[in-house]
Amino acid sequence: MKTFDALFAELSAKVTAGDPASGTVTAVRDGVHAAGKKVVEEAAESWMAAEHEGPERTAEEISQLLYRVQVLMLARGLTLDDVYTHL
Ligand SMILES: N=c1c2ncn([C@@H]3O[C@H](COP(=O)(O)OP(=O)(O)OP(=O)(O)O)[C@@H](O)[C@H]3O)c2ncn1[C@@H]1O[C@H](COP(=O)(O)O)[C@@H](O)[C@H]1O
Repeated sequence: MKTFDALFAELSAKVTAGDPASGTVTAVRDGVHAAGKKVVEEAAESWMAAEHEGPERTAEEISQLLYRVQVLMLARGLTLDDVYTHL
């Protein structure tokens, strides 16, 4: 099972390598504005799923939200430590 840290390491490597098959590379190249909009979209879908759908659907939406947060971090040049220092 993939963890938040493991996913970030995977995505960072793909971005550094410029992997042409990676949707993440494209998403990061699209920039902070587009990445931020996806975070808001998945946050709203997570909220709606939590209110109106089952736990499995909610977990799926939250996984997409976590992914989109990582894309935003990469687009903005942030590391996990940059964020964890505030936890
Ligand atoms: N966890 C994710 C992940 N979650 C979402 N997505 C992308 O986001 C898309 C879904 O977003 P949409 O806005 O289309 O979703 P939606 O219309 O809101 O759909 P629902 O929320 O209704 O399901 C998917 O088709 C993927 O392109 C993800 N893409 C990649 N990952 C992880 O990132 C890794 C690297 O991916 P690549 O960079 O593509 O190699 C993968 O192995 C996965 O582990």
